[in-house]
Amino acid sequence: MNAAPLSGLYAPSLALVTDLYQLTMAYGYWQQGLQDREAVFHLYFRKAPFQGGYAVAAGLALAVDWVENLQFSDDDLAYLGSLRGSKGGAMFPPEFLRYLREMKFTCDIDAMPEGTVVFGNEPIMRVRGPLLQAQLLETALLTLINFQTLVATKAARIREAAGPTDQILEFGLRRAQGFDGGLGASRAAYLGGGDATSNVLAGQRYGIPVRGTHAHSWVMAFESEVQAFSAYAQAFPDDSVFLVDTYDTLEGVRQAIHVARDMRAKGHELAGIRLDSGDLAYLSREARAVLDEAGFTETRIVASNDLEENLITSLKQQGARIDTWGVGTQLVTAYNQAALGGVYKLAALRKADDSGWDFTIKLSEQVAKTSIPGILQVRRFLNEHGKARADMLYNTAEDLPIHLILIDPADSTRRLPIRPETQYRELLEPVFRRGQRVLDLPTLAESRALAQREVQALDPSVRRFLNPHTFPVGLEMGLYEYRTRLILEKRPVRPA
Ligand SMILES: Nc1ncnc2c1ncn2[C@@H]1O[C@H](COP(=O)(O)OP(=O)(O)OP(=O)(O)O)[C@@H](O)[C@H]1O
Ligand SMILES: O=P(O)(O)OC[C@H]1O[C@H](OP(=O)(O)OP(=O)(O)O)[C@H](O)[C@@H]1O
Ligand SMILES: O=C(O)c1cccnc1
Repeated sequence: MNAAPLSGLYAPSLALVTDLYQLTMAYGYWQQGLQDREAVFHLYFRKAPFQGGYAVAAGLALAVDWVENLQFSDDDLAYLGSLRGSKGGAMFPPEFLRYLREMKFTCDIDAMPEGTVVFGNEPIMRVRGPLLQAQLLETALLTLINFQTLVATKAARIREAAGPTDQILEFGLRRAQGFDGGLGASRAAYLGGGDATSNVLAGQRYGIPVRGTHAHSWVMAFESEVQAFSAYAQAFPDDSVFLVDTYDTLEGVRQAIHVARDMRAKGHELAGIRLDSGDLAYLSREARAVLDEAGFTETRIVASNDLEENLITSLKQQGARIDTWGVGTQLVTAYNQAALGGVYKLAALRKADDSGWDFTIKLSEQVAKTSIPGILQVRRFLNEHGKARADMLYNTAEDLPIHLILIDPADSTRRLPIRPETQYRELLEPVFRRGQRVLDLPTLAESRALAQREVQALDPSVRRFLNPHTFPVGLEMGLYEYRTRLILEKRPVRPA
């Protein structure tokens, strides 16, 4: 299947997909002459979603498309010019709007490739460039990366439950958060491990295989199940999956077999049946037995009905004979976690006299929520089998010692020394340099394959759903010490 070209998804520009405060800050920076001060922001989440042990990074290709098309149109500027403050004055003066019109994107962006396994506090993306521009990217980057990463992670978990060979069909469009939510979810669901979608626009736009069965209405539109199934087989003799639960599931299976025999006499095979209600473990076992006994051993059993990873795991434990999982609502809405809490934090600012960097920090009552200063990179150390062993966050603006020690930012007594010969790879890759794209984006299918390799390479203890093991992510000792000093420096000390 050819992937449709992604470019142009957000053309003409969607520059106004932003929060007003990005534009008010941009105006303020411009007024203060700070617009070109070099800044570094990191985009990261703090805790993996679904109480899981990992996330699958996704959304970069959409972010690239949005950034490449970023331009304020005449209509955008006219609208911004029409905005009024509470005293009725223009919110943005014409000179600033002219500045926005002529602004050329010149940032550097580094990011984890889509499909990379990522853990809490690790930058998925790093933006470096003029303060005003880097600030203006915040909302759209978060919108795109948060949702894509959330749904890709949900899909990876569903893949984990279904196992490597079962088929996963994403059926969620009708239950999605609007058209764009549905479209984005179909993309992320495929990237994270789905096999196909029922969403035809996602098929056209992203080259995702489209698949499906038929609805109850089809059966109800005929006088009997046999008539309904026969008619469907006439339309799609080699691609029929009959929904058998409209009246009585096991009776429906028998009717499906009746029609399948006729099909076979004409040289066609029934592709599958679908179960959509009742006890899916029991019904699938019974259906399998009846189909096998009738000689339809290759006919697949599709199940749907509010499925998600825990239910799929349970059904497998109950000996369900389901080989294709139709998953809708729970996948596209990431049902048990409404959003990934990814944030975009300023981490470095060039000194006013250009003599170096000021590294910046956002304090929090909880150390875990305190941001990490520096111009960060994530180094993934590998064991002798090439599997991820531990990740290190470090400041690329400082030299690294030969003997590296990782410190758990949540518990500084937990330390992991790294042997100098340990293999590693750097997770953030250059995507833009001075506003020009320097990376050829992989196809969606390639990102999907990467996601599967990455998740498979994780230890099962990190992948499990219940109380997963925490993958070690540490700060390089120098960075840890610098951050601690900065916290102490910035935190007000009040005597008791
Ligand atoms: N063997 C099973 N073990 C655990 N959960 C199951 C099992 N079989 C089905 N389920 C799940 O139980 C939930 C309820 O299914 P059930 O068919 O009883 O209700 P329903 O969705 O209201 O049915 P209907 O569509 O007929 O109204 C669904 O999420 C379904 O996937
Ligand atoms: O359960 P989900 O994971 O959200 O999967 C999508 C659901 O959408 C359909 O139901 P619906 O009742 O809308 O239509 P139908 O007549 O095709 O069953 C389908 O039968 C699934 O149950
Ligand atoms: O093709 C299907 O079976 C399908 C499509 C959307 C929603 N539920 C089922």
